[in-house]
Amino acid sequence: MFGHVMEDLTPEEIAAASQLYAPLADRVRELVAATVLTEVPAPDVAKAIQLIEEATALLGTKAVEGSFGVRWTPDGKRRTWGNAIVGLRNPIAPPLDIRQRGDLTYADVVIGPQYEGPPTLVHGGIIAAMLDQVLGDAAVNAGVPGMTGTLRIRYNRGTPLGPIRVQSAVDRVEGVKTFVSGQVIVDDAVTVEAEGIFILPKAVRDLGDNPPPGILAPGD
Ligand SMILES: CCCCCCCCCCCCCCCC(=O)SCCNC(=O)CCNC(=O)[C@H](O)C(C)(C)COP(=O)(O)OP(=O)(O)OC[C@H]1O[C@@H](n2cnc3c(N)ncnc32)[C@H](O)[C@@H]1OP(=O)(O)O
Repeated sequence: MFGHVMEDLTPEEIAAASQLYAPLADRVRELVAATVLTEVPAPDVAKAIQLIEEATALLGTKAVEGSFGVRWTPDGKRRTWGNAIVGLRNPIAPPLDIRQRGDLTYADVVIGPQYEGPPTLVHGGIIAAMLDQVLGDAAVNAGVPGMTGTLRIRYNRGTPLGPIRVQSAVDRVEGVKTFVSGQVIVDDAVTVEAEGIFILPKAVRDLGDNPPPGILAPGD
């Protein structure tokens, strides 16, 4: 399917790529936070701009065109490394390391200053994006995945920057629709609640009972 790329990689090759690119994304993530907060003198800012331009030019000498897409191997292992919320290669991603315990899907993450909305609080759009992903992953983990059709969010109180938990669980399944609820939790208090409807798209339904491995599998 469009955006799904099949790669015949061994687990060792995937591990090596992870070890190569995860630190790159981590360093750029630190760079973003440093860019928001720096108070160095103008010549140092100019020097930083020059170094960043050099790094960007170097990385651009060979690169994927368009977007990273979803890569998968014949054993059904899926990599969503470009994803804006969980992508291992994506410095925009907080990133969320989404785990599963029983029926609960959750991520514990520290939200840095680059995600500020109201002063000292996490931007509401960033919260919505994280909930979208974590609710979606609950549907995937339950074996009833889908694209977000509807996402309702209630912001009960501000969510401070810093450590938060984002969690979700499937409530029920009706045909091709999976109903999922979730919360953002800070210091044992729920700051945000969400409800989502995740729908297995018609294009995937049309593939029948045996879609190619990887299309519906959890990513990492
Ligand atoms: C490419 C492969 C992906 C495979 C799947 C695995 C994904 C693994 C993701 C992992 C985690 C992701 C986490 C981040 C998730 C995102 O960010 S997704 C990006 C944001 N969402 C989008 O871009 C979705 C855009 N919308 C669409 O593509 C289509 O409208 C949808 C939502 C897939 C539905 O299209 P459709 O399959 O043609 O729907 P249709 O046959 O008309 O209706 C089916 C049923 O759903 C209902 N329905 C339709 N639209 C809606 C709606 N918006 N709200 C509520 N109900 C609706 C219909 O009423 C109908 O209900 P029933 O009659 O069965 O009771």
